[in-house]
Amino acid sequence: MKVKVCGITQMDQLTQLPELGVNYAGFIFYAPSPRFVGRFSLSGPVVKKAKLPLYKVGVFVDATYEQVMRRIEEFGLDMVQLHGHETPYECQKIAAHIDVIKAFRFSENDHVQWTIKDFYADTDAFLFDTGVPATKKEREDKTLYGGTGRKFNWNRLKGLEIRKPFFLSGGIEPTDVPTVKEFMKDSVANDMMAVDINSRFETSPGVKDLAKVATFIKELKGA
Ligand SMILES: O=C(O)c1ccccc1NCC(=O)[C@H](O)[C@H](O)COP(=O)(O)O
Repeated sequence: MKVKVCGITQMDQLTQLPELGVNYAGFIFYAPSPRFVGRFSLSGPVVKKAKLPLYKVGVFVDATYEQVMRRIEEFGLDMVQLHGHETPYECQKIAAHIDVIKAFRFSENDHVQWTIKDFYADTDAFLFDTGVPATKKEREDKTLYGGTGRKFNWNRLKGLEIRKPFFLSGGIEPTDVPTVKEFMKDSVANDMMAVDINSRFETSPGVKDLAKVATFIKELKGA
């Protein structure tokens, strides 16, 4: 099982990720997020130049094609994660240049397969995250698009045939290894390519607790 650490903002932490067994590093290009790279001194050209054995994933929320392309070039991104209300057509335009992960944020009553069905042709992977809750105030809170630390009910994925590689995400925390391993026994996990961790492994937004990340990966990848 591979691991993605999302919300990286520190160059020294980025360079340590491969030796911890991290396969994907996520960079948030969404200004309202407390993990927005623009709030930190992370330099695109320095990230681009660093030859690291991991995939650099740019995370966007309803960004324009031009904004995404600019960040791909600036940071030398390997993949793009579209985390907003992007349409299949918008995914397709970007997927002509780079691998696209379409993120879906599930609330309790959303129908998983109905939600994802139109995105198969124009994306390379899916990411299943926790949805914005139903109250109007919470829906309007732009910081709730991702990195919320909230879990959705993964059991709703069990038994489904996704038929596309997916990332399992949403509030995964250091003590979740047994739950993730249990989930991996289900047939749906045949398509699971990685576990995505973020806010539950931080000392402050954008700053990861690498000791917690290391322990989680050791336990997850261990027998
Ligand atoms: O992390 C953010 O601040 C963020 C903001 C806006 C859109 C997406 C964002 N994160 C994307 C991720 O892939 C997160 O890892 C995912 O939402 C899970 O985060 P968490 O619930 O903290 O584990």
